[in-house]
Amino acid sequence: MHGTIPLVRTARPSGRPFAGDTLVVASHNTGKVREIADLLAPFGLTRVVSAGELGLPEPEETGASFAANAELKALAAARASGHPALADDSGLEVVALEGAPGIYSARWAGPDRDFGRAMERVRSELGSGRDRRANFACALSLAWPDGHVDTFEGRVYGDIVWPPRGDRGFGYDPIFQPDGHAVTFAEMDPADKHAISHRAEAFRLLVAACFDPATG
Ligand SMILES: O=P(O)(O)OP(=O)(O)OP(=O)(O)OC[C@H]1O[C@@H](n2cnc3c(O)ncnc32)[C@H](O)[C@@H]1O
Ligand SMILES: [Mg+2]
Repeated sequence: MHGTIPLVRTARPSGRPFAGDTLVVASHNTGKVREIADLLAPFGLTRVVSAGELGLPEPEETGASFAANAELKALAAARASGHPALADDSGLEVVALEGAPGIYSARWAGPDRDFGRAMERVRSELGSGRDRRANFACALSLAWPDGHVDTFEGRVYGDIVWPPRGDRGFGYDPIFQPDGHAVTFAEMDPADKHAISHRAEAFRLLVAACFDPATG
């Protein structure tokens, strides 16, 4: 197994490990790609490349759930590249907004990905309402060029705060304060975010199911 990606296919009868050398991270969001690279780092993958680096197109996110969108992004990248591909679909769900922006979290930032504007929209739609509860959700899908795909989900719960605080992280991190913490995700050390985040939880489930314990 040395020098190969320690991935195994969960639903494949043989459970044979993947013997190629490349895993594609099927995302065009640099903040996400950085976090996924951090999470993958301990697993000694030979080559991890992002969909952006490979010049792969960004598929339209036509799914009605995080899982459906993660699957379509992972499958598109696996089929186009010929390598296994890991996609992430994620977002912020605000209780008083009935789960919005949810799967529309990126779209609330507009075509120029202006998260100042997206966070301002969360604030204005919440108004003076007292229920500030929210969670981030993440679906991670690992797809193979032949169309096999496995999906795992994670969530982290907390509150919306205003004004935004911190300049680390990405997206909605400056207005999300996880339960049990006095700082927002954008004020946290990345390692502390990885200890509790929606993405890290989905990743733990992925590792348990899809990584070969002999090499993980
Ligand atoms: O689809 P890809 O190419 O991966 O990139 P994207 O930015 O469009 O990603 P999504 O479609 O999954 O949209 C999710 C949005 O939710 C937000 N989001 C997800 N995870 C987040 C996190 O850990 N911290 C802050 N915001 C997050 C972020 O703004 C993302 O743009
Ligand atoms: Mg997207």
